[in-house]
Amino acid sequence: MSVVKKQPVSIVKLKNMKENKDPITMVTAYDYPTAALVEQAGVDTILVGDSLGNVVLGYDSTLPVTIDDMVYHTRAARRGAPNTFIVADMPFMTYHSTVAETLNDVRRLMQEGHANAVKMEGGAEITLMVDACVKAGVPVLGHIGLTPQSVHQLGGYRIQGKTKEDADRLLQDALALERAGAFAIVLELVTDQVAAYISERLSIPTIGIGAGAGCDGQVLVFHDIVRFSPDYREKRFVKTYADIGTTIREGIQSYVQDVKTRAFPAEVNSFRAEDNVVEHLYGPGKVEVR
Ligand SMILES: Nc1nc(=O)c2c([nH]1)NC[C@@H]1CN(c3ccc(C(=O)N[C@@H](CCC(=O)O)C(=O)O)cc3)CN21
Ligand SMILES: CC(C)C(=O)C(=O)O
Ligand SMILES: [Mg+2]
Repeated sequence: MSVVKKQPVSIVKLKNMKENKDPITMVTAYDYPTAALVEQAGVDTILVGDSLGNVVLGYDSTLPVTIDDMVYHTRAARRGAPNTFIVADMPFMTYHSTVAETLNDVRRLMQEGHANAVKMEGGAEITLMVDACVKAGVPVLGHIGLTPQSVHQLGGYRIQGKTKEDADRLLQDALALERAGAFAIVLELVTDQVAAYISERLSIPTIGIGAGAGCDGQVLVFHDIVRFSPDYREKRFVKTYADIGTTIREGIQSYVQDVKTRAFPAEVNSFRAEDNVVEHLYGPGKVEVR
């Protein structure tokens, strides 16, 4: 497969893609090599998700992830993907006190992390913060449905939008985010019918994860796509395209075995001094055993 070179998308291009029914691709990346490979693969947008708490830092939820973590990983991802539109997640509780505090963390993701946009979880209740960011010139990606930062309130990672009441609330939240100026909205673990209907009702794109084919784009976690995990658990909404976890484990096992059996390093991996050095070091008569 060849490397795809392209111009980075803008929020204007993303809206055109919705109008042209050209599906938007988004993949998470958290560091230099993952972002570089994702850019080389030709994705439209990168998300530096707070899912890095789970897949990179080993926490059991996204709640412990800090703004410092997000800035650090966004900077690294940017070094790998200089030509891709990068969205950075605002972490847990960083957009719920004052507008000033929210804007300062948004500033750090843009100015220190070099993100192009930020993402916030929530609907109508966070539109004050969305509006403030948009007024400051920062594109905001909304995120409704399963919002993992509210896992303890939701009582688990459950499908959203099964009932009429849920469907109405999700639509109202989506419309409120659109009115507040969000450039697109992630729909996470939302039933197909509700996600498709919301996508039709909005003029801004929806980007689905576990929300069916009716969304204007799709996002998945890098580590899920390539099974880069020590204990990969199947998730219904994920399709895996490679098994990097197994490849890494087997590769490292072979290295360990080669070192133990002295098969590595071989002569091709080693460096020789001049021929007279051995006699010089050991004294006359020493024969080098090779
Ligand atoms: N590796 C990874 N992938 C993700 O997509 C992801 C994270 N981590 N961490 C942050 C959130 C949490 N997410 C999750 C976590 C678990 C399920 C899950 O267990 N889903 C089941 C059951 C859903 C249901 O039936 O209600 C599934 O089989 O899809 C879904 C989304 C999505 N995000
Ligand atoms: C799953 C996506 C939408 C996300 O928020 C993340 O990766 O943190
Ligand atoms: Mg997230």
